[in-house]
Amino acid sequence: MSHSIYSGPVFEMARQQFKTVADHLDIPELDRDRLLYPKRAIAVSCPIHRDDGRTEVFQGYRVQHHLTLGPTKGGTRFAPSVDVGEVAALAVWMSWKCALAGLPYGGAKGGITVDPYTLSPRELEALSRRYMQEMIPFVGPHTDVMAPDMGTNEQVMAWFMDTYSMYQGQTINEIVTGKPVSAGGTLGRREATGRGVAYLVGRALDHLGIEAGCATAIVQGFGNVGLVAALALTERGVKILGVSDHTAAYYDPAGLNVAELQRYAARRGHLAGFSTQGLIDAADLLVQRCDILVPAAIEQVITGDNASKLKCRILAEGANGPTTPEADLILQQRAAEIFVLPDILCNAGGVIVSYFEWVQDLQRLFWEEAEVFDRLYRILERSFQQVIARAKRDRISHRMAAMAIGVNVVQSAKQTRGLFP
Ligand SMILES: NC(=O)C1=CN([C@@H]2O[C@H](COP(=O)(O)OP(=O)(O)OC[C@H]3O[C@@H](n4cnc5c(N)ncnc54)[C@H](O)[C@@H]3O)[C@@H](O)[C@H]2O)C=CC1
Ligand SMILES: O=C(O)CCC(=O)C(=O)O
Repeated sequence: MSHSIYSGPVFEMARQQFKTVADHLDIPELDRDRLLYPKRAIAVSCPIHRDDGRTEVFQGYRVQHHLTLGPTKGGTRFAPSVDVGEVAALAVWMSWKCALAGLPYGGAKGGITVDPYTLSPRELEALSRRYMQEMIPFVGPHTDVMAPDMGTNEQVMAWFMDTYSMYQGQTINEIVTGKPVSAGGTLGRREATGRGVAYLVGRALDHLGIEAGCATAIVQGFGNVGLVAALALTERGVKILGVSDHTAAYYDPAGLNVAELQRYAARRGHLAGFSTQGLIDAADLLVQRCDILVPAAIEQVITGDNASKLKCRILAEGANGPTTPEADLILQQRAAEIFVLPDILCNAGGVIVSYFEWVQDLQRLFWEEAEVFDRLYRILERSFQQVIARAKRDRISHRMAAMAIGVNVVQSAKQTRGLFP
């Protein structure tokens, strides 16, 4: 495409990754734009009254990558970094992720350019409701189904669902996933991404012959994904040496008490001030020795600068896009030392259980928690086996293998339907 609205470092990263995989798969040049560029992008202005009486307008986006396999699916991010390029990259990654997991979805992502930590609860509700109100013409249970991502949570999903439902004159639970169970959500969605990360880390440990009870981990990000992953790893016997959020990073070679940190963060809303001991520079935390490193916050934290300094055995990508293509080249050279669980495999637990939530909402038939996790782990196990086998067969990295499987699924669906140029 000679000109597009999608730009910026994160979209550039998604584009470069796609080019590498398209070269590997020998996808003809003429077919590539059709696969990479999103079908639709929506930009909306969301005015709200601030608590001090001012009116402020926030910019919101939703990008729907492709509708070839079913509705689009993906989270909604409230963060200062949000722009159309970032959201588009995240939508593209959602497509490969859903395809790898065998879900009947294309990818989408949305967001608002706002620091949610600066909003009062009333302002957050007003902004969430206004965003969904603006999106009503463009989303639907069979068109595009939203979910949580960074800076949003179950409460925001409940407001989205309520706003959409009020406009339709009836309750439509299946319009978003990641809702509270009391508002039509599924058991297990809150923990799904983090527990999925821990399950796959367990499989990687098996692969490397490391006992979970002897393993150590460092987790960046202490939100839905990072905190739950840290707790689930602790349950498996892994010692957590380091954690961080946007306000502080802590490291203790003897191990941190994750439950205590969780209680503190629940009270204060952040980690800063937890202790004067164990404070470490956030960037240094990532290069401390550990068996498992879990980036579970923002994009592009494993870079050409620090990839050669990592001292972990497993890089478990809880976040979307934490590793730049420059870092990937270094990690490929270090493949015998570092086992990479690429994002579209590692953090797929969230969207898989979102799929279960959507299915349950459509059927009005709800499952026990054990059934949710049993089905989740079966899908993750299948994807894990597929990625390992494909990487071995084609002598490629785990990321390339995961992406190749996902891109193949979307490409062949487009070809079969006859929509391919
Ligand atoms: N929530 C979900 O189900 C899924 C989330 N993800 C990805 O996981 C990542 C985290 O998302 P959530 O946990 O849902 O978000 P969240 O909003 O619940 O938590 C984000 C955490 O990251 C921390 N953080 C932000 N900037 C940071 C920085 N520069 N350094 C260290 N920590 C920082 C925040 O303080 C917070 O603890 C994102 O990349 C998201 O796209 C991926 C799949 C599903
Ligand atoms: O649960 C979902 O639908 C999407 C979760 C998400 O945004 C992601 O996997 O990055």
